[in-house]
Amino acid sequence: MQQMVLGCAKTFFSMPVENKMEVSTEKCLGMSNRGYEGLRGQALQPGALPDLKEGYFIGAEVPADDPRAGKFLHGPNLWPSSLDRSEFQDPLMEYLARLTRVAELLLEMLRQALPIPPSEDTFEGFRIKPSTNLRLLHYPPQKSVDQRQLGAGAHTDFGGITLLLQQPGAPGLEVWHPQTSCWIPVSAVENHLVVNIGDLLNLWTNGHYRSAVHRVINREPTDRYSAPFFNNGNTACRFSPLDIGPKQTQRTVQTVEGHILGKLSATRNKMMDSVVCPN
Ligand SMILES: O=C(O)CCC(=O)C(=O)O
Ligand SMILES: [Fe+2]
Repeated sequence: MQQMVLGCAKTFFSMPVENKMEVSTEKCLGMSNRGYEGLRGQALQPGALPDLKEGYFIGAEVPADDPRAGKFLHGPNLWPSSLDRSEFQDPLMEYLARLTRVAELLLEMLRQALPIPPSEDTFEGFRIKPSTNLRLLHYPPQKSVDQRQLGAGAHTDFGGITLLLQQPGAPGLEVWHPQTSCWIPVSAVENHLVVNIGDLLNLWTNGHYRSAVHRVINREPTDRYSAPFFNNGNTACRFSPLDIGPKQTQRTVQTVEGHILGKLSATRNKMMDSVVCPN
């Protein structure tokens, strides 16, 4: 299945630009955050140049006539008309559904592994109808030697849990090791997923689970493809730090939507121009 997903990424990004623009994020409904974002469409690291990557986003299918359609992270997906449904749309939706279950299982394991495991319903509001997002990414070979140019600038993921599929044998992902102040390469191993904690879970567990800073630079002469899956949880869910972990607890309550929107807005012009963060 993983190879099929990466195959879909390669197929998608190899299409002529007109076919990719047919599903541009500019055409997505309201704030649904779906479709194609061109090269340099995002700048994940403040002060760096826009990321040398292009992306294509899908999420749970929310039909246009559903009252939630067009609301933040909800809406119909944009599928390229030139790609066969059985070879593109169906496998990607199946993969999204499977990873949604894996992320849910991991969240329950993480809850049980907390020092004082909070009650079983702690993450209930987060788990019901979660907003999930699968991104296909393409990093062309990077020729620039400008230090400010990266494939994906240094960042932490915004949401709950990220499950990242990398193209085997295509390096480029690095994770920051604060103790030694070093970037450590993360191997791209066949049929393995990288599990990342996002800022939301970091905040919620009061720093017990940390969101790691990571970045991508494709220094190889070949294209690199990857597919991160993000489990952001139910956007209406309210959360505040649990009374555990190393940090002094600040009981600020916020919504998943407010948290993610605030993070996303900082990296994207479109969202920044059109949205006022509710929190
Ligand atoms: O492409 C990768 O390996 C990582 C992508 C990533 O960190 C992200 O999209 O948040
Ligand atoms: Fe990331």
